[in-house]
Amino acid sequence: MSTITSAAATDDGCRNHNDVITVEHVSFAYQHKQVMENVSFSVKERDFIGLIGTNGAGKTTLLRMIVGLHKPSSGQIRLFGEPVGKFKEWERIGYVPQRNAFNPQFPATVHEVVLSGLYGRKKLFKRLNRGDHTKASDAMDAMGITDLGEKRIGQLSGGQQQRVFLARALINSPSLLILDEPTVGIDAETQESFFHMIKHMHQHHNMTFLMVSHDMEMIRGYLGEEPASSAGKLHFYIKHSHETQDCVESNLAHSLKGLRERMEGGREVIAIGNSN
Ligand SMILES: Nc1ncnc2c1ncn2[C@@H]1O[C@H](COP(=O)(O)OP(=O)(O)OP(=O)(O)O)[C@@H](O)[C@H]1O
Repeated sequence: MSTITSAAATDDGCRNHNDVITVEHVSFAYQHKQVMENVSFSVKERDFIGLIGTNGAGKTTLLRMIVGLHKPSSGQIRLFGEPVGKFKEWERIGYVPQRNAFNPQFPATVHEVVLSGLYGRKKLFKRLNRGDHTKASDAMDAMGITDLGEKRIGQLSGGQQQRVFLARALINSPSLLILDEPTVGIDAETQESFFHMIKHMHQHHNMTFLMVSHDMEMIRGYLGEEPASSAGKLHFYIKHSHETQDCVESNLAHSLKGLRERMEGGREVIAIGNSN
């Protein structure tokens, strides 16, 4: 039985407008190097935010603060209304860091990397049960990487690794997916199908997205020509939840697997520029 589902629909047909991320007057410096000053923005349920900025603008730093890996020098960040420092429900968040943050020599199999997505920050030594393995199988199946399960992660191509990290991020059926330049170093065709999958998740499931990307074609095609707001060198492109259709599908693994099969069978038109 598939166990990966999208977050529960709300009473109003998953058009809930609660804040998922709130960034209030945040500044940050590495030692004495000021990276950002007084940045504020909020992300509501089912929004899709594309974060754009020049190299060194602070995009990765901002994402790392949001997932609690850096502490702001001043200001506050809240996740689902809770200050990050007190936030405990990390399984609600899927984070795909930049690929260059990953050591290709890391001696883990694909199956192990995907399973590691189940561990919250304090559950490192939790024993795995059958349900955990089913979740991993579902996530790998959804991403089309089942056959790669016993391969070392470092042996895979960039596109295959990207699917592994996405499967890892999806294993807990997160309601917020944070992606840091997910398609860097990946060929154009693989990039296109990756974005098609991301767009499908946004349109059909109760998920919120924050994605850093340098791919202006994808960003403008899906989120509009102009940024909705800017803070210093950071620019936020937004597709609000009210611009998307109702999320009709609840079983994420099943729906992604179906999408993948339709794409591989050539029956799904990949139209990234289509703003629907
Ligand atoms: N651990 C660190 N210690 C000191 N400075 C850092 C550290 N990490 C990043 N920086 C600096 O902080 C600034 C912001 O870096 P960050 O990686 O957040 O930028 P970015 O917008 O994600 O860039 P890119 O588009 O190149 O990925 C850069 O000038 C970078 O050199």
